[in-house]
Amino acid sequence: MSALATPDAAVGASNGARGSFARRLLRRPVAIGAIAFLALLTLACVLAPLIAPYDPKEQDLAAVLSGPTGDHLLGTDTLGRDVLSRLLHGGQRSLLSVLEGLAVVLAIGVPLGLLGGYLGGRSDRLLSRVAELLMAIPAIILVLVVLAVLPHNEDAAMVTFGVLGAPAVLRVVRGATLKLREELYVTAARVSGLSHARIVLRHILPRVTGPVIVQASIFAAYALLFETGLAYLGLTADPTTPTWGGMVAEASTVMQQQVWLLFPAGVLIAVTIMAFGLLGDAVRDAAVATEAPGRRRAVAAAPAGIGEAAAADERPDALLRVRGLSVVLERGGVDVPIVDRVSFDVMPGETLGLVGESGCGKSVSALALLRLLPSGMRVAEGEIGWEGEDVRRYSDRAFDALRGSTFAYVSQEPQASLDPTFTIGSQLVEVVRNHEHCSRAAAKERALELLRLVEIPAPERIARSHAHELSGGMAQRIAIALALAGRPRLLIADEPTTALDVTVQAEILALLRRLQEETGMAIVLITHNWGVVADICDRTVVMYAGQVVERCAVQEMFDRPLHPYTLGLLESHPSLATARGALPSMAGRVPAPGDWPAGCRFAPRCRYARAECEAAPVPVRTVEPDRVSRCVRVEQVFPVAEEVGRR
Ligand SMILES: Nc1ncnc2c1ncn2[C@@H]1O[C@H](COP(=O)(O)OP(=O)(O)OP(=O)(O)O)[C@@H](O)[C@H]1O
Repeated sequence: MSALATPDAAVGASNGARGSFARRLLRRPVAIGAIAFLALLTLACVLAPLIAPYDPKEQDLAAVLSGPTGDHLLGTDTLGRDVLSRLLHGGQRSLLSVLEGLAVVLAIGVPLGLLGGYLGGRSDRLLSRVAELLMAIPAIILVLVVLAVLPHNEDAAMVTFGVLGAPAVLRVVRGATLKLREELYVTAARVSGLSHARIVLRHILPRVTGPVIVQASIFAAYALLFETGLAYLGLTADPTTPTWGGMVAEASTVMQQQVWLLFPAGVLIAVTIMAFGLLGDAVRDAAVATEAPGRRRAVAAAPAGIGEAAAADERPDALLRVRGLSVVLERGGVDVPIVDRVSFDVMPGETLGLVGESGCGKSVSALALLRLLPSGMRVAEGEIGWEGEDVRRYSDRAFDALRGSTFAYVSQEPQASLDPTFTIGSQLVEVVRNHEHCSRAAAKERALELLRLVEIPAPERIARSHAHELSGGMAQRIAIALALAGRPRLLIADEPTTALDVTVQAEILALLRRLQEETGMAIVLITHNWGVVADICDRTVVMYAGQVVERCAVQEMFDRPLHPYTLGLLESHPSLATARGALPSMAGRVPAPGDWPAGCRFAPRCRYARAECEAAPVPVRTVEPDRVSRCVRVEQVFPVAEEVGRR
């Protein structure tokens, strides 16, 4: 049963995007064989009272141990009872026991696995510890204790076996859920304001059905083996009641006289166990073939550093006011700083660009604003003010109500942020209904209106398609339409054009600009691209190694950068490359969290660095009205900055 080794491979089994999982499963002869065999067996056992040729307890002492004959197709046993009839009747109890065990395993393992994987943190750790504890208990010992207290009570034995089997399912479901909850479409669903229960039921549960079926078939095989073992030992039924295990036990006592008697029950048990195993394998294989596209957010390692105070370029009417926001990653009991006292304001209708190289903390800052930090990360300190209120004080429930309706989010991977299982129309309708509590017909109308708003041609046709049928630009428009469904006042867009070609980039930027003019929403735009900053942003926050190093109006920054890092970024941008020389690039790389230098974090890469830069942490300074820089030598850097500005 190779399924046992890799149940995770079945995650995504129900993704509809690349053809139906069921269709793929039924294209496999092994799957058809296993399903047909198990279905026929179940039917035959259920109908045993009607189709069995004899009463299973009817004895014919004149025809004991007869072997197969015309009257007794599978022969008779030591008391002349018909083996076929006993197999059919005995199967009822065996299959019922498997069902009982399965019901318990699934009822405990699936919800708790979903809960642990989705919630993470303390609840997850607690559930994992309990699961480990249960897995350490030897099933046979506990079941024997139960049978000692409740003699011959097979129901109690199988329920106990199910409870002890549940942790295996719990762990598989938890593992699959942990991965799925990092998928962008789950993040997108949360940002759209969908409730946790709805996200789990609609966007996660359908995808864990693959691993669950694999685990269930493995468990069924073990449960049957276990049940027949108990019956073989005579622990679960009185000797006259037909059971498969009891039949094997009886056959083993007369092996010398009639070896045939071992075969009917023995072969049936073996084939049934094999059918469960093959079904699990086929489900896993079909799921792997079905798995829909969907990239996961890259996760990177991060060790420790320091924090320090933010300067104030206060803007009293700010819509969003972030002050001293710090995010840490808990690793091995130690809090590693990832974002270090970041501060900025966003005015109504303004577009703020968060700029910096990869790994500077832009996305983590944005996710912290949305309370969507990856597991292990948390906001350690700081204020997130929305229209004068500190939303960090909001309960999760109150904050959930803001997401989607007040804050919306668009990621750089639009395709991954759309659920591959559902049509575009159904996803839009779901989000619209969640916000507007309207009828399905009204939500459909609004969904089409949103598609028109983001300039989707043939909205009715696109509403019927799935994410994988869309181009990157089209998918990004849909992601924006989803974000707009709750009429947000702030849109956080994380590199919304990175994955798109230049023409489509320009179209998406034009769309964002138009939507902003029409709706008046503010935008926080995360980008590496100075062209995008110049095109759409009003102000810029430049980040380096978790800190803000410069904050100012866009035009001022292009004209006169006031931090050597900003200067370096501008100099290494392709549009500033001279015709003669190769593209200048900044030497070195962003230090990982934990490797942050004690003084200026940019100093090791800075051509203007002096001993004073590395002596102590550098605070941000207000260097001009409405302008801050984190450089102790800013006055010396000025003239160079002016030269770059004039180029
Ligand atoms: N899930 C995670 N677990 C651990 N570390 C993470 C995780 N996500 C991000 N980090 C780390 O946090 C730091 C900041 O990452 P972040 O994604 O915010 O950078 P960024 O400036 O947005 O870069 P990019 O443009 O590549 O997204 C990086 O060092 C990154 O390795």
